[in-house]
Amino acid sequence: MPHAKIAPSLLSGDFGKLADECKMLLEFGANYLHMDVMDGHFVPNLTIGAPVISSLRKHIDGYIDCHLMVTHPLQWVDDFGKAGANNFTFHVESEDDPSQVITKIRNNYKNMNVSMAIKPDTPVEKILPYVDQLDMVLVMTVEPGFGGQAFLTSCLSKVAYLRERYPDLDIQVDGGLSMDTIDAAVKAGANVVVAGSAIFKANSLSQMIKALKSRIIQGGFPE
Ligand SMILES: O=C(CO)[C@H](O)[C@H](O)COP(=O)(O)O
Ligand SMILES: [Fe+2]
Repeated sequence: MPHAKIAPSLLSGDFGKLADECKMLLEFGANYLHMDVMDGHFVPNLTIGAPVISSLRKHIDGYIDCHLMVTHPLQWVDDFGKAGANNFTFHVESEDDPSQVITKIRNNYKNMNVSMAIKPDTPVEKILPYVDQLDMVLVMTVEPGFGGQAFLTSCLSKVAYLRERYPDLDIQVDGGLSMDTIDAAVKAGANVVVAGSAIFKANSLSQMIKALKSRIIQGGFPE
């Protein structure tokens, strides 16, 4: 049975205080630190790259979950593997051969998990040939590129489809998750929840992390 995990997205945080915020989130019960990597090409926004992960690694013991919204993920495997990323999620819509990305990570970076993400308009069938080789599937519930967007309920049919066929798979949802939308996502089968603006805009980050996590547990996924 997959476990309940909460993954705050640092995209909504203050990059000037990145390490301090990561330490605080881990103390508050965050399971993963979700880092959104954007190349200004796959999505119309530019964020951080492997040098920032490498710097963060020196200060943080926690699980660094990298979500790469990049056109050529294969080109970045070595940099993220060497930087100490714990997970490398790349998009099925990227221009590289997914099998090559997966193989490169499995052969060279035993300590880095490999996961695939799927955008809202992409049919779930696109990801099926790879699911058995992955540590996690990320079903995007907004168009990738920016935090703070409205949750797209229509994406949950993909979560339900995957959960029915893969009861043990870690299924992550990302985009627009909050106390208003999390129950539907968990009911569909998501056990790993990314939340950026919902956590960073909360009066108490600690209480929001606990509240979101308790909803995943209430939905049937053990802690
Ligand atoms: O991948 C992302 C955007 O492409 C972010 O992880 C996501 O949008 C989180 O932010 P929020 O919870 O505010 O929607
Ligand atoms: Fe993300």
